[in-house]
Amino acid sequence: MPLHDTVHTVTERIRQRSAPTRGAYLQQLEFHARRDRGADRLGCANVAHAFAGMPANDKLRVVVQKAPNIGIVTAYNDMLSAHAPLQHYPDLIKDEVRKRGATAQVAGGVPAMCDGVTQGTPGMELSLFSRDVIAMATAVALSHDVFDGALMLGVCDKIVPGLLVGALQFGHLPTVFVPAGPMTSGLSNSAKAKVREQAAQGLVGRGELLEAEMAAYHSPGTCTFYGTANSNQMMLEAMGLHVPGTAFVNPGQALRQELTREAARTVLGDKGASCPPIGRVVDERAIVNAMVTLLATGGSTNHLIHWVAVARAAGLVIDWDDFSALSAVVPLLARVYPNGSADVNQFQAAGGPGYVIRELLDAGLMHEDVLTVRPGGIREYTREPQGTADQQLHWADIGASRDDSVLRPAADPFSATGGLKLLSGNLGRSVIKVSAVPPDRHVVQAPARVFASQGELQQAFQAGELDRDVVCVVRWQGPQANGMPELHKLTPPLAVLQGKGYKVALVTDGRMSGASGKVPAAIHASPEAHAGGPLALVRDGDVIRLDAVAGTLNVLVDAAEWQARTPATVPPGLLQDNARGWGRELFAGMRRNALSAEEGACTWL
Ligand SMILES: O=C(O)C(=O)C[C@H](O)[C@H](O)COP(=O)(O)O
Ligand code: SF4
Repeated sequence: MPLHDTVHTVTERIRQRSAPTRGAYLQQLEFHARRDRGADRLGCANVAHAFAGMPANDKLRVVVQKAPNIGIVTAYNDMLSAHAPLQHYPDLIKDEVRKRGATAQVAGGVPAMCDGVTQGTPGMELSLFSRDVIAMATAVALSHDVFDGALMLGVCDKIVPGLLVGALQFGHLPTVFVPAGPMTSGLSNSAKAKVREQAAQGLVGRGELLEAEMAAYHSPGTCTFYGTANSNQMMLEAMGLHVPGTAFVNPGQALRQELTREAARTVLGDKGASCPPIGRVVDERAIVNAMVTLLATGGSTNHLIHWVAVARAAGLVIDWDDFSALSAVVPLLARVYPNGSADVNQFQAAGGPGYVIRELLDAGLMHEDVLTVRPGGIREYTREPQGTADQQLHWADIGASRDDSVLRPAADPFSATGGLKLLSGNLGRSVIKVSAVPPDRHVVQAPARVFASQGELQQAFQAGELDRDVVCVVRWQGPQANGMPELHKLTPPLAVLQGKGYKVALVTDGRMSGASGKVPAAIHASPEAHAGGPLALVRDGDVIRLDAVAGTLNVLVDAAEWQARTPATVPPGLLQDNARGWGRELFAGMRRNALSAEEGACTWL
């Protein structure tokens, strides 16, 4: 099938608008690629320091025999269930590269925040910026500059975008991403959400709620909702930066170990062709392929921020108009919580990323002429890995969907368009994920109730002040105000109100979690209120119309009056409080430098 016109048009306009920055990026890549290898180029003292900690045989290989040396960047910690399995991956990798006469070193570690632990707490105000801390930590690790390739160990929300931004600063290196896979299914996400809503109404106590939460999040591996972490995995498959089909194989089994070893073999290029440098793999076609799979699976709205930053790190400039144009032609092929009741294990069982990529390629909605870390190109990513008794990895074709309540063909999708919509109007530009919102809630018009924090909204809910049609505006939540936290704790109270039959919506310059979804939410409003954005002009009682069908978000106030309004000021002390404690003092510079959400909230440009 020829490439869809819109996919071609969007890709071409990205290529053209990015020409200056992409050109400069590739120039730098070529400069680094032309140099001698690290052990031959650096001074003797540098080389001695670099390999002093290595076992003697490895030292001999890398210094004398000029064997390839792989840098491992790991996001292992025990806090993220998704990252706990990464602890011993470096040992597996070193063992595998040694078998191939090469060496590997842990170049460095990067921090990783669990948004599930910090959700609704002050720590969440460090979350978005932790992405750029991870990018900087990745650069610190790889700046030792003695590597011939890199392996990135990480899975979750900001960690993969941060690792990508950091790795792309060393675009001359072949680089493969290594996940650990999802935990097995426990209490379903829908059942968990129901207990939360009961708790929000005081119908169950802390004991029952804790029991439900721990039955949902119960063991090592990524959480099983299709949020930002699992959207990362889908997008890495779509960009060909994984071993094909590795994304959703559960941890703790032989196949997972073998896939980790295969990542080491892949970055060494012993698959019959050398592994291309990441800066060449990640071009405008790869970025668009990732955007397309995000839209086709109803992925996380956080990627409307993170992938802008990832693209920018490769010299590519994308924006929300690009996402919106693609969303208008990319069908919704997957129903995975919060966009359905299935979890990511059921998504994998139905056909997984390989099914999605094959359907989109065959429909002409993804670029086929792309580089991947595998010589077979993107078609290798339409298959799924099979472990065998002899530990030889084989991949199998994926036929029809094995569960059409979870995965559907492009010829018969869940909906003809992707799950994301751009909203514009007199409240600025914002985005909404409609794939998880009931159709009768795609248009909401109601009086506004304005809040300066999610805590204020929760108090109003508990006081019964929101039992009516209402558009809740939560402002002062943008990157420059308080680090743009996720406001996912608002999902249960707003879902309770919606469940009572009220027409409710959320409008905010903050973010939601990739696990949010059933309540219509216009998020990432740019410019943010703290930077002079129009949310600062909204008053209690103003009628707001959120129309996800027309793609508009407006306050229905007389234009002359709207123009004459003076912006509200931040409640005294609010942002001072937000700048103190939990290390938030250390992020003041990032808050000052952060670009808008639509510019990826980048803090380094
Ligand atoms: O996917 C994302 O963007 C997320 O940030 C998911 C967060 O980790 C949630 O906080 C975990 O989901 P809950 O257990 O509902 O709080
Ligand atoms: S998916 Fe989210 S909640 Fe789960 S481990 Fe990763 S960061 Fe934590």
